[in-house]
Amino acid sequence: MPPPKPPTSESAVTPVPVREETPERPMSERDFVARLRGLSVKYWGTHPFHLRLHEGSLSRYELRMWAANRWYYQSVLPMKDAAIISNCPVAEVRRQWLGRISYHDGLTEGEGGAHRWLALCEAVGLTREEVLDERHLAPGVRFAVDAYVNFARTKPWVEAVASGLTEMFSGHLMRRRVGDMLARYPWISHADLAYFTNRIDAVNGEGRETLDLVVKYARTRQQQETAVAALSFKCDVLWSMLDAIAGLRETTTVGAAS
Ligand SMILES: O=C(O)c1cc(C(=O)O)c2c(n1)C(=O)C(=O)c1cc(C(=O)O)[nH]c1-2
Repeated sequence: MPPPKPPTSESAVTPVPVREETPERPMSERDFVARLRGLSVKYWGTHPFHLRLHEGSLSRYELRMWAANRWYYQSVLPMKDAAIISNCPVAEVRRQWLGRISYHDGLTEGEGGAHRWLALCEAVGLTREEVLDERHLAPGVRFAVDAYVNFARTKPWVEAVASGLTEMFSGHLMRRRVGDMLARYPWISHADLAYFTNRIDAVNGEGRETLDLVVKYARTRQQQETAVAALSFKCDVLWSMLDAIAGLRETTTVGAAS
């Protein structure tokens, strides 16, 4: 038998063929929805500041800061939703999404979700002026909320829609909030909480609609994974807002009365 041939220079440099990566199969609808719902553990319902809000241990100052800072979130939602619409080529989705803008802005001045949030701010002792001039706004809240709007402006529309899926978790929390706030802060009336009482059914409906859209349009495994990541990002946005609000101290806030 002849001795084995020494390797030629050609065979020495021929790369080992790389096996083509096969894309991971999409999750079943059931598994995908379970992954999304599983993120409820990161939702701000269990943030220590919310737990204190619900157990009735926030001072009037803390309640005012919560309302004034959340105003910033409420006030940018229509811009976030308009960004989603501007990035979406599907007429059916744009039509469906449009109602969110008019819900918050109202169809005329003096109505809509934003107006009801301002009424809540006044009920907890803030003037409209000190809410609108953002003097109480914590830098961390501004960063977190701006990051949310920027996400909607720059990411593919399905991801931006998926980031709004926190609404799936919020109906239940809002319902509890109304009961707990009425029981624990007797100076707050049912009418003062109109933002939440009006929002509960709307948010439950929107949460279901949004989930249907995400399941329909996130088809590949990659799209499903980015949708899960988008919802996780949004949970971080909300959590960071409450971290920043919890860090506010009465002495450091301009214009805070006792
Ligand atoms: O009171 C709450 O706990 C709560 C949570 C969330 C949420 O989870 O993002 C929203 C709202 N409220 C809300 O009122 C609202 O309009 C809303 C819009 C969105 C969104 O991401 O588009 N989230 C929420």
